Amino acid sequence: DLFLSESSNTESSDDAGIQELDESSDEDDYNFCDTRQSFSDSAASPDLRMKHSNSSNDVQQYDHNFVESRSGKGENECLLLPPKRRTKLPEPVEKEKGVSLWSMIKDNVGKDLTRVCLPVYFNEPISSLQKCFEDLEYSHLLDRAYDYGLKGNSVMRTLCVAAFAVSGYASSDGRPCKPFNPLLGETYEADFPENGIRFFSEKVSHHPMVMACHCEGRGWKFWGESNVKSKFWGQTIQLDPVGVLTLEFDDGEIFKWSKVTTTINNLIIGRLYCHHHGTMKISGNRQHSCKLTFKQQSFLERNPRQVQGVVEDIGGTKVATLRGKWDESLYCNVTNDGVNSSAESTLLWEKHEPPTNPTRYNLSSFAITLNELTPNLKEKLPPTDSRLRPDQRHLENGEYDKANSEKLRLETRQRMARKMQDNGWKPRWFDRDTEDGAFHYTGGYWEAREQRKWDGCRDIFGELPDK
Ligand SMILES: CC(C)CCC[C@@H](C)[C@H]1CC[C@H]2[C@@H]3CC=C4C[C@@H](O)CC[C@]4(C)[C@H]3CC[C@]12C
Repeated sequence: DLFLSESSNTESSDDAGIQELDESSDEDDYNFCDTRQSFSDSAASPDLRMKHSNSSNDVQQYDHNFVESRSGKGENECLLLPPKRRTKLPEPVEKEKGVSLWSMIKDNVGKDLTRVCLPVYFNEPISSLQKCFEDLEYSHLLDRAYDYGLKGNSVMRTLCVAAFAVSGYASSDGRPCKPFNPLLGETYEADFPENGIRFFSEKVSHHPMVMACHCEGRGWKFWGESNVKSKFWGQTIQLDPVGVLTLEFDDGEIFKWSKVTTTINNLIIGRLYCHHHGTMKISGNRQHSCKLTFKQQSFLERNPRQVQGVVEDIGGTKVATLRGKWDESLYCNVTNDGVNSSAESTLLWEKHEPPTNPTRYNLSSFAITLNELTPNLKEKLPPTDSRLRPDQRHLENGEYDKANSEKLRLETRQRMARKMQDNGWKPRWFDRDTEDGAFHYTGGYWEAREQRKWDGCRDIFGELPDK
């Protein structure tokens, strides 16, 4: 019985890996009080157009909608209502059916994971471009880092940056499905004024598969590319990320790092899980740098998923330590900042609570919002946005047969991508820097969106031109 999830599952082999959907929770309400944020400093999002949609899908538009708060000192504080985002995926239209993963991959051992075509059943309704944005769920750590730096606390700034670099892994826990491999030229935008950030990504190369992204926040910019070298060896897949992530604060401080190795285990039998291991060097251009170690998981490890780190100054003196788990929380100890040298640990970061209705994809509450398409948003998107990809949309709706046939159609179409690349195809929004070889955002996306002028954006999800 070579089904994907044999352990800890009570399902029959027919529908192995499928969890009963929790329909008990109808609670769809966003608690505005907790998420309300002061937007006095809204540099990150010049167009503060707020969307407000509820489950019945009617959309209201709020332009510069400020709500006055009369609590407190009698002063009227300016607060902005965040867009109301969905809290669960749509109910699936069809019943899911189980498929043996092993029957799909047995002929591909030793090959590149990205070249293996799997039926849509193994996909989650998120593209890899959207998955890049999942790394920014805890972007408030970068806002904090910026503030600490301004106040001259460079140690705490570095610790917050390190916590951010680890926090991106939190959502990879218990996710058994593969994100959609975007088409060449596919893009994804995420305008999250409630988090003070605006993100954009594009698939810039098909062979090798490379995605570039760019994010602007309050006091910082973050960019990089995601490109993994993968090999699978039957029971496990090893992913080695290539490429550098860069974080630049508005005051000129820059941090650079690369991601660690990820291993996906139990592909054939057992419960699928991944772990992250190796060393991550977060190097700064000013006083401090940080070295993080994601512990190698051993068979006998009682305390898995541990991360440890040290912050060093330019002379190599250890000034702070950090420890915790990438799927839970991180604590720091500042050992020598010249002012205090307390032995007490301070909480730096903690993972958000999981949603009440996780479904078999096990998306985080943040991830659930990423593929939402409101009529208001649809009007503004370029034809290349992941939200418009038909097979992914069908999967999200639980229309598996339609999803599969659309996926096949798009994959056939995608086989021309290599030819396109050889014929000099260039990404629309990123450019390869001749000096460092990295992709840089050339700008203009949000400006084009403002005018709905999508020149040079092809309808990549449509029919083949010659058919
Ligand atoms: C064969 C199928 C059904 C197995 C499912 C594989 C899932 C668990 C795999 C497929 C692609 C993988 C992702 C590919 C790339 C990255 C970037 C890396 O820096 C962190 C891990 C991360 C985010 C991986 C997490 C695990 C992942 C989502």
